[in-house]
Amino acid sequence: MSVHQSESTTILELEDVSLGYGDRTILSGLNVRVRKGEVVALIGGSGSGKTTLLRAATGQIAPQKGKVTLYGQDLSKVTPEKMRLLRQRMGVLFQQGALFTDLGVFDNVAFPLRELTQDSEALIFEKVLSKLDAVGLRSAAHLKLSEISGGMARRVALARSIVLEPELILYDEPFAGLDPISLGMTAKLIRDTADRLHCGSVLITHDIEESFNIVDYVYMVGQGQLLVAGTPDELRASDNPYVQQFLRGSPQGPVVFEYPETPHFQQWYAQRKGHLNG
Ligand SMILES: Nc1ncnc2c1ncn2[C@@H]1O[C@H](COP(=O)(O)OP(=O)(O)OP(=O)(O)O)[C@@H](O)[C@H]1O
Repeated sequence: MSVHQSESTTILELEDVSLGYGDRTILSGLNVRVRKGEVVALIGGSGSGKTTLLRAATGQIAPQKGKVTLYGQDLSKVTPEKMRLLRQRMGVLFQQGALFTDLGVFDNVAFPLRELTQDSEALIFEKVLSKLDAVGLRSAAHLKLSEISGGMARRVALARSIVLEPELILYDEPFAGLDPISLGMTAKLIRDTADRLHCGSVLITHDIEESFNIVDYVYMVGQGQLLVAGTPDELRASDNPYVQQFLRGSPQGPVVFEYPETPHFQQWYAQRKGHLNG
């Protein structure tokens, strides 16, 4: 049985989930499953709802419909305290790495260990240097954040998100702003981390080429729904026009570039127009 077929190893599951903000629904009919050791890519156009899906997985937003299950727990039923404990088993790398600017490289990576574990400083020293080594920044441990580049800062953020060796890691565009070498290294690191920790990984990315080399499964969202799901090979072979446009990076096709017009926009527009004319 392949990793993707076995039921018992599920870490994160969304069943017939609808997500949105207020009365606006962004995505509906979502069925997503992430298993131990599996690296899953979540792809889709700008504003299609990928980050929103990550927010639902971390319990930051509740689904409008359907069920989100994390480590076997229905998130609609967990208390805030329990949610806090579940989040500790999860590593998140957000689009803006959100490093603490008043802490240096070493202390940024050490932060989760000092906050959430009883580890001794000697053990923290070993763990932090080993994670910095994994991202190629062992010898940058002593630097201040003002002394490193944007791409290096992203690698520090990556080291910090894996320092607790979590069971699920969510990466929001981990390749953004990286040069081709760091990009290849980061992709390899994501794959190696999943293999070594046997954790589930979800990767939001626009980088089809790099991600298809390392992921086991791909979910593509667009037009308010899950458009396709399959292995990278299955997606490459798909004749779905949306998929093909995305894979070719073509500006022509069904993937919409324009933000959709909503009643809120129309209201705002009419008011502004009214002011200007009145
Ligand atoms: N806090 C919020 N309140 C209201 N609407 C939001 C909020 N966050 C996101 N949205 C809307 O939800 C939609 C999906 O946004 P989301 O950030 O999930 O997209 P995305 O696929 O991650 O986009 P990108 O690839 O550009 O980062 C967008 O139309 C956005 O305007």
